[in-house]
Amino acid sequence: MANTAKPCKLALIQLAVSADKDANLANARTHVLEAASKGANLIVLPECFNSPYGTGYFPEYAETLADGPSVKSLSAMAKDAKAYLIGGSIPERDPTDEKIYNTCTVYNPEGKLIATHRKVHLFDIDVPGKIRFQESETLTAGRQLTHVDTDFGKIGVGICYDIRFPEPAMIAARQGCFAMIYPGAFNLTTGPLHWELLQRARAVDNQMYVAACSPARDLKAAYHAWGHSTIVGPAGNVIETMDENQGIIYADLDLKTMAEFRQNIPLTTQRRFDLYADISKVKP
Ligand SMILES: NC(=O)CCC(=O)C(=O)O
Repeated sequence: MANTAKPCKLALIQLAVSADKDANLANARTHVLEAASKGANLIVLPECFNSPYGTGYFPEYAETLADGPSVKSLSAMAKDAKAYLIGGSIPERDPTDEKIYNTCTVYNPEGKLIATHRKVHLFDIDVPGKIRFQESETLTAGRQLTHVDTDFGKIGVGICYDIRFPEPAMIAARQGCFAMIYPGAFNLTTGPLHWELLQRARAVDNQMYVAACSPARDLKAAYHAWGHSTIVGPAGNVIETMDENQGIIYADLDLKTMAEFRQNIPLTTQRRFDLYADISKVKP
């Protein structure tokens, strides 16, 4: 794990998202610059921040990374903020096969696009009488895990439903990431049940920082986001959280304390992979 001297101030922007893409980009910009003015140098936007969240909207709002307005705008925001920007996610159209992905783009403080993560676990659930959502109706799943090198150290990126799967976070931690960042949009059924629990679980299992950044709740929208963007520390402790409204939360991520904590309770070196090396071969 990189133990850097450069302090990392994380900001999660819980953005109010509308059906107007230009307005969403402008709102994101205002908040990114506000976070930077408060000293944040790692700034995160929510899942699907430039479009309403819904399978019917994805094809309509999808854009290519090469020449879409969102990438241009996010790159300028990162550059003007002089901060790393984990640009939430956007519906991305791949011009080679016309498939659509739920994609997070990441920028360095010079505004260069340094990583993309296409959501690898699509949100396909059916809880009778509560919520049915099938991202796979219009989206395709990504095919790789994403780790990003920054001046602070390495960071793993997932998107929302990806957090339910412990393996990517464990792989990220074992490969030296100090944080997992999840732009996400849980809902009023699964949010109260699992949103915070999953973040704390990923954090305590891997003794790493975990942050999840949601859109603000809009009860007039088709999908009601849970909100409650949250930052969790390597001991599984909630450092900062919020309600369902638009706003920003901040935390200083302290890698020295994290390293000490990992030394005190050395889970990584105590793992018994001789007993559970390849769980994919265990029949459910
Ligand atoms: N956007 C999502 O992936 C939602 C995931 C979710 O709500 C869950 O319960 O998981």
